[in-house]
Order: sequence, then C-alpha cells, then structure tokens
Amino acid sequence: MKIKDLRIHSIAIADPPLRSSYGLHAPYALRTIIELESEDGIIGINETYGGEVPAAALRAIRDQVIGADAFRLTGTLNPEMKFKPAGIERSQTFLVPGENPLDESSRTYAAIEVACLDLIGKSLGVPVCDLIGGRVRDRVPFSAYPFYKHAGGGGEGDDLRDDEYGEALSPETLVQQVKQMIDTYGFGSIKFKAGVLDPEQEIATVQQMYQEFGPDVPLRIDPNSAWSVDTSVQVGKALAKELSGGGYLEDPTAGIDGMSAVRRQLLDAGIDVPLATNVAVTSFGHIPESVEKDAVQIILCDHHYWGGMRQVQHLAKLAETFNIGLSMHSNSHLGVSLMAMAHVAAATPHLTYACDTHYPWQSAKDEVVLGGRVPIEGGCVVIPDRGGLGVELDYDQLERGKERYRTIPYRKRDDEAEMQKHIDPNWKRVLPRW
Ligand SMILES: O=C([O-])C(=O)C[C@H](O)[C@@H](O)C(=O)[O-]
Ligand SMILES: [Mg+2]
Repeated sequence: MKIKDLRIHSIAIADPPLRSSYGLHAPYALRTIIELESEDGIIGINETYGGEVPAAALRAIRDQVIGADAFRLTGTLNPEMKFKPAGIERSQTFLVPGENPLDESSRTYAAIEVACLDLIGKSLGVPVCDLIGGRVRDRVPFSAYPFYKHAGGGGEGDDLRDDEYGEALSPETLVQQVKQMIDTYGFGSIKFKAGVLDPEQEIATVQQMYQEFGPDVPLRIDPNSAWSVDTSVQVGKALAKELSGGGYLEDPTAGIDGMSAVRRQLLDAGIDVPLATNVAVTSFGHIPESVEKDAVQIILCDHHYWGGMRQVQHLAKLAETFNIGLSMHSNSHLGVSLMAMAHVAAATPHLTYACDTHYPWQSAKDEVVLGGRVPIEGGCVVIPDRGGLGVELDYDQLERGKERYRTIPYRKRDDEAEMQKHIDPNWKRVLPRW
C-alpha cells in the first residue's frame, strides 16, 4: 500500500490553567494532526505532540514516507536512522514527556506508525487493536485526572472556554473537582497530580479522597519528582493505606537512584506501595538499571514517545518478564490520541491499570474528530466496530485549530514561563522542591 501524501497540521487547543511541578499550563496546548494518503485515496490519520519541533521532524522525513509501503514500516522507513522505532539507548530524564531530544526519532516514528495502522485498518475494515494482535478487552478503562488549577477554562481574548471545574487550590476544592469528573465520566480510579502545594496539604487531599470515594477506588499520586527521598518516604508512610489496593506512588522523586532509595526505605518500614514512573524510565535503555535497583514496580507506557503501538507491546512483555506492572501516561490531547491509546491498551493484556487521560480538560469546541468528542462512559472508551482507529477528521474543526495555531504566539510547551508570567515572576522549577 503505497503512501502518496503526508499532510502535517499544527493546531492549538484551549487548555485550562493546570498546575504541576513543571509550572502552569499555557492557555493553549499544541498538537499535530497528520494525514497519510494512500495511492488509492484512503486516508490514515493520527495525532501527536505539537509546536515547531515535532512538525519540523515530521517534515524532515516526508520524502522517506512518500512512496513507502504502509505495511513495511520497520524495514523501509529508517535508512538514515533519523526516523526509527525506539532503540535501546537511554534518553535523558527530568524533561516533560514528549520534549526529550533523544526520543525525537521514536516520537516521529510513532506518529507515522499509528497513521499507517489507521490507513491499513481503514482499507481492510479492521480496527487497529485487531491488526496489532487482537483485542483482549472491548472497553478500555481510563482514570480521573484531577489537577490543582487556577480559575479559567483556557483560551484567550475572544476565544475563552467555559471554566467547567473552577479554581481548585485546596484539598476540599480538589475533592469537589474529582466528584464532578466521576459524575460526568464514571471513572473508577483516580490519578492526582501533586507537587504543587506543601506535601502536608497533598497528603490531606489524598486522605479526603479516600474518605470520599472509599477503598474500592484506586488512588495514585504523582508530584512529578518534586520531593526529596526523605519527603517521598514520609509521604509513602503517611499514605500507605490510601495508596494500597491498586494505587501507586508515581515519580515521587527524580531518577532511578532516588526511586530505588525510596523503595528500599519504604520496604524497610514494612510498606509495599508500588512506585510508578513516566520520568525515571522513559526508554528501553533505562530498564536494566531500574530492574537491578528495584527502582520502579510500574512503568507508564505512552505510544507517543515509546516509539509506537508495537513498541508499547514489546515494553509490556518486558515488564511482565520482570514482574513490573504497566499503566499508561498522557499529555493534553484530543480524540484521535484518545482512540489510539484505547486501541493499544485493548491489545496489550499486561496493561491492567486504568490509563491516564487529560481528555476531560479539553473542550468540545476544539475537538477535530467528526461527530464531536469521543464518549467516555462508565470510565471507559469502547472500541468501535469500525476500521482503523474508528474516527475521521472534521475538516472545519481542523481548520479552526490551524487558524488558532497561526494566531497565537506559543510554539512550544513552557510551563515555567507561564508560571512566571501569571503567578510569580521569580518561579523556577527546582527539584526537589520539598
Ligand atoms: O504523569 C505525568 O507525569 C504527566 O502526565 C505529565 C504531564 O505533563 C502533566 O504533568 C501535565 O499535564 O502537566
Ligand atoms: Mg507522571
């Protein structure tokens, strides 16, 4: 199936002022939508990271993609190794997932791989999950993803979005936010983005969630490496009960050595809360050292930067071999990414944790999927009975997203700069902060 054209669309979508240890989300998140057209006129689509760097990387491999066979990705599309599935090198850590220069070729590869799978699936009338080995679940569970946030729904000027959730900068308002999210989407587990308030307040937030939702709703807390080893151990001890029963402590501190020290000290204290990561282990090259040092017990996969859907399946097998659990990471995204995440999760038996998703934070006004937002019901995305990813582009909405991108100044995610602009001119991302 020869590829005739690759179209790259940079878009901007409104994003609320969410906080994390990286800083503050800008009023717009950036995404790239790609289309691959085959010689017989079928169009495969995909969504990946936005801004100038990912778009330039995609433009740079355009000549390799055009004329290539969508069925023969691995062999034919990587002659100069500019464009390749994830290798076994170690990428840098500490960076926002998706911004790591050493992962760039595997991110680019992933973007094309998924579009090829959508193209093949559409031409055969087969859902992507059934092309990559076959589904083990039809309904893919996602997790509620509460954030501390300032007032505002995202967007700027005449382009403001409704503030559906309001300000949440205290334990009580955060719990209120989760209730609202669960009422709307039916999520059965919670991933709480921490690393923003004093750890005592974040401990209180988790305790209040536990009281509100009970032991059957698994809780995860993720401060994005904001804590020292000592603080991480204190939080792990304080929340041993709340994070057990399917929950986890995600990236409390930076690096494989830091995570390993936290694990050791918690075990010495008789606490077996698993540590999860999407920061310390972000490429295959990190796995040997992580296993040797028992640094993480759960890895968050993400096909966008792990090198595509098949690499996520390889990661799953490796994780299973070493008795490591598998969950899924997300960044601000629209419905095309959500569907891709659901398909790979559906076809990955070892992915037993509910996946992260930022989707509730995005507005229907920005969705580029034809027919509007992808439904999340009972906390799950249902795999549709359609070929490929099961979604098409709404070209009017895509044009609006492109127009928004053309008119805004943002070209790269920079949460630290946003924090300095709106909250504190002297703010810096210091690790550990506590
Ligand atoms: O689990 C994670 O670390 C993330 O989802 C990283 C994201 O960048 C998150 O911190 C965000 O959206 O600010
Ligand atoms: Mg994380």
